[in-house]
Amino acid sequence: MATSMHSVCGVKTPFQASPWRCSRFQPLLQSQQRFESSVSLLSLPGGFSSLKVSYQERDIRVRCQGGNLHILERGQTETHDFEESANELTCVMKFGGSSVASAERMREVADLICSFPEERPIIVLSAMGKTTNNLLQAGEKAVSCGVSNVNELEELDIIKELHLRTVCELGLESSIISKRLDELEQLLKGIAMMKELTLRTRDYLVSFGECMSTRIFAAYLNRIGVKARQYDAFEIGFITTDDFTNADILEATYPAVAKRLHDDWISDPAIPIVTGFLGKGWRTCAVTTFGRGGSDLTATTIGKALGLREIQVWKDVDGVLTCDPNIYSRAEPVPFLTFEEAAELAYFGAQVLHPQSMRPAREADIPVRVKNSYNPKAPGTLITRARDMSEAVLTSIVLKRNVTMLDIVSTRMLGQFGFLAKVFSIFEDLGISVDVVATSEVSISLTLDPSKLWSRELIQQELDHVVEELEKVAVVNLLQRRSIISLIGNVQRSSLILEKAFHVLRTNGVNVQMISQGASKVNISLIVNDSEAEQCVRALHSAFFESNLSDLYWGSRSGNGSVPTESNGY
Ligand SMILES: Nc1ncnc2c1ncn2[C@@H]1O[C@H](COP(=O)(O)OP(=O)(O)O)[C@@H](O)[C@H]1O
Ligand SMILES: N[C@@H](CC(=O)OP(=O)(O)O)C(=O)O
Repeated sequence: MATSMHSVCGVKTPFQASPWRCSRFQPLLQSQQRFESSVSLLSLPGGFSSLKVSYQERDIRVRCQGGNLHILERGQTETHDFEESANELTCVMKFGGSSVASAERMREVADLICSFPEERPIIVLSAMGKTTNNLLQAGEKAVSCGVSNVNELEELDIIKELHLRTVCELGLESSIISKRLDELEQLLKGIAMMKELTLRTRDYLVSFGECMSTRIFAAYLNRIGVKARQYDAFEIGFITTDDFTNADILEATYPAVAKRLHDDWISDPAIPIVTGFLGKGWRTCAVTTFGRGGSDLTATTIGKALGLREIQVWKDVDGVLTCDPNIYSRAEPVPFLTFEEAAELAYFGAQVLHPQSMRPAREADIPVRVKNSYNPKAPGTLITRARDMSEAVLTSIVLKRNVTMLDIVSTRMLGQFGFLAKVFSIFEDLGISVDVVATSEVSISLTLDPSKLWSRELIQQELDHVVEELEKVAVVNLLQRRSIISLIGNVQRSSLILEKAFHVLRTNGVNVQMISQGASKVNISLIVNDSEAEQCVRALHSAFFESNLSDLYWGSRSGNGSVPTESNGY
């Protein structure tokens, strides 16, 4: 690409002196301007994470992100610095339930936001503390408690008391949430009357948590002189599938959310405070949720929509840790992760990140920082597209409990084709998601995704049905109460990881029932009994993260004498 100097946002940037045309997002262009040589790209709403433009009849992809303009052509990326407009929103900061669990925590989070004066953030909030759990429990109880007993439900009391106390302690008017609390009580009475809690009603019920926390927090920021504006995500373009309790975000969300947040910001700047976890079903127009922990996904979606410089998720731990601290308290923060590692870790059960949350960040190549709102000075974990893997062995150990495993052995002879296809078509027909798989020509061992089972409430009856179908082509052994231990790390060193892992498991008398090395190259999964799983994680953690990795090379000690130099698991 020839380079001549042209002005983008008043900053000299090397560009071709020819018209640039936007072929996508046209409806969003302000005053339908074209990409002339001097057109201000930043005058586009929202600093899109990805724009496709035509230049001299060729399609060229341009991406505005943070202070950089990326030009992507024929697989090459050129980056040109230009000044970020003082008008742009810069980052998204998501605060989870533990970060906003009380008035005191809300004050601290407000101080934290104000301690970054250089940022113009969008704030995403979860429900306060354990509110989502309390709402769900209240809903379950309402099904059978009778309409007249609804206002005595313990969980409803806890929710009311927490929110009204918080409002009072922050010096706010209770009117900002009283309408929501009344509606909540009405809804619970409706559930009691109908004696059922559908998935759709469940989503509407839990939405009260985020709707109240964001209203309280926005009102508090305004009270202390920080201009803020509350948004219900389902009103500003978060469009999803109608899979209640487990909805997927649709593409239309990105331009819609970018336009709404950007336009409001430009016409009347105020920190946007957005409900996490919630969307709107595209057919039903009803409130949907992205599954537990879904506010992380709200944050990364906003990050992608607006092409922000950084996505921050603020938790109650010092970042992503080497294992679940509830299983082993000596877990340590992992300083760097790739999107792929983080996605795998989340998918295989690390509660710290929502399983789908890495997708938008990876697609838009926006760094995600996991930080501790209780300890903001801790560096946290930085998640990016690539990292230096030269020293990396094991990054983190993840445990997924209560998994169902199936051993399926073909009743037909070796060499007959179609067995795998037949087995997987049965799962497809029954709409059941498969998790870890190990195969040979005549047998398959696999686990069924427990989160999908949970959301679809796959019960014993349905499992029996799966087995019945599979038994038409195979001998089937159903094994329940199993755990998947996922070793997330550098699978280029799988022999080393496996050697060490199996040594640890053998010394602990644990028999591995299935093993699978993911195509992703960052994950090795081992299936063990539930009853042995936590002990295994602790032993593996000690071996990989608390001892010198050169101890791993038993062979080299007694054999060739070359001891590798890695000093820790990262
Ligand atoms: N590998 C891990 N790294 C960090 N935290 C983990 C890990 N596995 C499980 N956790 C749990 O995840 C919690 C943080 O996730 P979550 O509760 O969803 O945060 P928030 O509600 O603040 O968004 C931690 O308190 C920790 O108990
Ligand atoms: N409040 C929802 C959504 C969420 O993301 O929460 P948290 O950020 O506290 O995990 C939940 O509890 O699932």
